[in-house]
Amino acid sequence: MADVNTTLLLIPTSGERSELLNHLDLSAVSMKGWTCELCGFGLVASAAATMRAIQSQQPARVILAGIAGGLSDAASVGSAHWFDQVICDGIGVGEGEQFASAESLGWQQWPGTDEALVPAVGDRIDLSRPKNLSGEDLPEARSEANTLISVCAASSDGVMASRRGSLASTNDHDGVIAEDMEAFGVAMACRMTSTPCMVVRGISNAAGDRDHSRWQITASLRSVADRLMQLN
Ligand SMILES: O=C(O)c1cccc(C(=O)CC[C@H]2O[C@@H](n3cnc4c(=O)[nH]cnc43)[C@H](O)[C@@H]2O)c1
Repeated sequence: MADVNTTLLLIPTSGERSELLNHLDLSAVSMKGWTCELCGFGLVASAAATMRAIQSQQPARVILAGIAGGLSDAASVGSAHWFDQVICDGIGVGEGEQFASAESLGWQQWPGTDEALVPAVGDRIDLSRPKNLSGEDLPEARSEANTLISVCAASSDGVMASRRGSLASTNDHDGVIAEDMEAFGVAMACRMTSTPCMVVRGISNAAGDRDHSRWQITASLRSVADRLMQLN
């Protein structure tokens, strides 16, 4: 029998999971009634794994946590951020400067259900905002409007990262500050099952930086753990 009240914490890889669990107060997590599962690496595995986990656990909400590449000064290496929305790059036509997204071509990635119970999805999915232990919006969540971009292949250099960072919509509060490889897939599975989805990512590296000696995975996941422990 599924426990319909749990929070399902999804983490892409076992390396991220063991590092993150090192920094979490595990007794507090267990008292909150959270369960934790891997969702795999990349958009396809994460969407499929999320759907499978939701169907078996029927959680009240899903939280995706892990590392990401920073695309702006607002996402410094070692920091962690909640995201208000996730967009995806690479589903459409062409690549690089020639890329045209599915939605810009008039295609929905998911057309929605006839009964309109599950709305259509283009290139963007809104995420749920975090609440504090009293059930109120976290102050920082109200002042930030962060967008995460989910990609099939990580940025390989600064030019690629800069193009992705400039995919923000028109106003400054809507900036694409980081890239990952799972959030859009997880959010799509959540949308299709009407499950609230929250995403927190620690910035392990500047997107496009392939020198792993500069990455700060431990510090970024410690910051993620701090964010998670503020939740109810
Ligand atoms: O070898 C490389 O140069 C390289 C560059 C970026 C990412 C990787 C990974 O194998 C990590 C992918 C993994 O972690 C998330 N992540 C972390 N940093 C980034 C990034 O800069 N761009 C996209 N994804 C990133 C991602 O969600 C995956 O789970 C290797």
